Amino acid sequence: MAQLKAKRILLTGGGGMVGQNLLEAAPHLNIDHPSSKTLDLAKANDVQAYLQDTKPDLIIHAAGKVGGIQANMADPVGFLDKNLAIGRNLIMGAYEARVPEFLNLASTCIYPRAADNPLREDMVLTGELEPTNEGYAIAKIAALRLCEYIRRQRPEMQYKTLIPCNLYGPHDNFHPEKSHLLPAIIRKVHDAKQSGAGKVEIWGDGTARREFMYAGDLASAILAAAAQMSSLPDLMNTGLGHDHSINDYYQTVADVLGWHGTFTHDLSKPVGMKQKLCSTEKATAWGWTASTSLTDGITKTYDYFLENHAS
Ligand SMILES: NC(=O)c1ccc[n+]([C@@H]2O[C@H](COP(=O)([O-])OP(=O)(O)OC[C@H]3O[C@@H](n4cnc5c(N)ncnc54)[C@H](OP(=O)(O)O)[C@@H]3O)[C@@H](O)[C@H]2O)c1
Ligand SMILES: C[C@@H]1O[C@H](OP(=O)(O)OP(=O)(O)OC[C@H]2O[C@@H](n3cnc4c(=O)[nH]c(N)nc43)[C@H](O)[C@@H]2O)[C@@H](O)[C@H](O)[C@@H]1O
Repeated sequence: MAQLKAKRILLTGGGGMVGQNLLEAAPHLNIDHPSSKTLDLAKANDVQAYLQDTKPDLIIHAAGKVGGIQANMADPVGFLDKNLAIGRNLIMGAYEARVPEFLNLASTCIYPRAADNPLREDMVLTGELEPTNEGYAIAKIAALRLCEYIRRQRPEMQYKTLIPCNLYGPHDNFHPEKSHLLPAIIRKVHDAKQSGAGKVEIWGDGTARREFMYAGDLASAILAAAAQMSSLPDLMNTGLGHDHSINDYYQTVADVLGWHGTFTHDLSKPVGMKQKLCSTEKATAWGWTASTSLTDGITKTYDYFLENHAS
């Protein structure tokens, strides 16, 4: 960690869930984290000027247009356009300003929808993408490939990508139309508990499987990577290595929140990929594993929800 203290670090997306969990995990580091009002990454000229002016040693890129399955289906144009612009502007701006290190964040949604699980880093672009988040996935793939091309043309530039599985935790987005699965469950079960409702609705038949990792664990992976960029693989999954069914996630949240109702299934709702479990082989070999259990993570997230979102 001592090496990190000496680095001038630019964090994008510092106001978001990943960014906030990272800043809380590293209060002693010199991290510049401009909001989108200070630095709109969609504006290439502003990005170039900012990077030429501040000359960071390392960029941690956690900004993006992010949302769950419903948000992605509602606005594929926005998810492709915004994430493509943000990724291209920042990576090319860093490259032209000769920023030596760049830690990019992708997502397990970049993997082919029918690929064998667990998903390995060499499976990228080997098959059709999941239609519900194709736009977002294309933007993420373009960014990670741009980092890989820069590595090939200038091997001294450490431009590398972590591929996180689904995430949840404090500072998540709990908006019913935009949120990912776990914050949606927390809100729905909390509301049922408050109102005395005996039923909560699950989208789909609940047999799809997801791998949700606590955002604080991703923060630890990012800090480990930032401290040893040269040894980090160019592409590395960061996940748990195990998953749960949608139904199991609902039951676990009900147990943690102490709600004893029953579940109904709305089969008209979208379900997305049947499974997207990532391989943790590379990360384990490199020396990182996640540590937060699902019940501990849900408990901490619910505490945050009660303090910041509960009506
Ligand atoms: N959440 C997940 O399940 C998940 C899973 C895998 C990978 N990831 C990746 O992890 C990263 C962070 O995700 P998150 O969940 O933390 O997202 P989030 O909570 O929605 O935060 C996104 C951040 O991006 C910033 N941003 C958006 N547009 C911007 C722009 N034009 N200029 C500057 N900043 C902009 C926002 O800044 P302002 O608030 O200042 O507007 C916000 O702080 C993303 O790259 C995402 O793809 C997330
Ligand atoms: C990591 C993220 O994964 C995202 O895919 P994805 O896991 O399907 O997105 P999520 O919205 O986190 O999970 C969706 C899964 O949970 C089920 N589900 C059940 N009840 C609910 C609910 O109330 N709300 C929500 N949101 N889902 C629900 C849904 O049918 C689907 O199988 C991508 O769209 C993003 O771009 C990103 O890549």
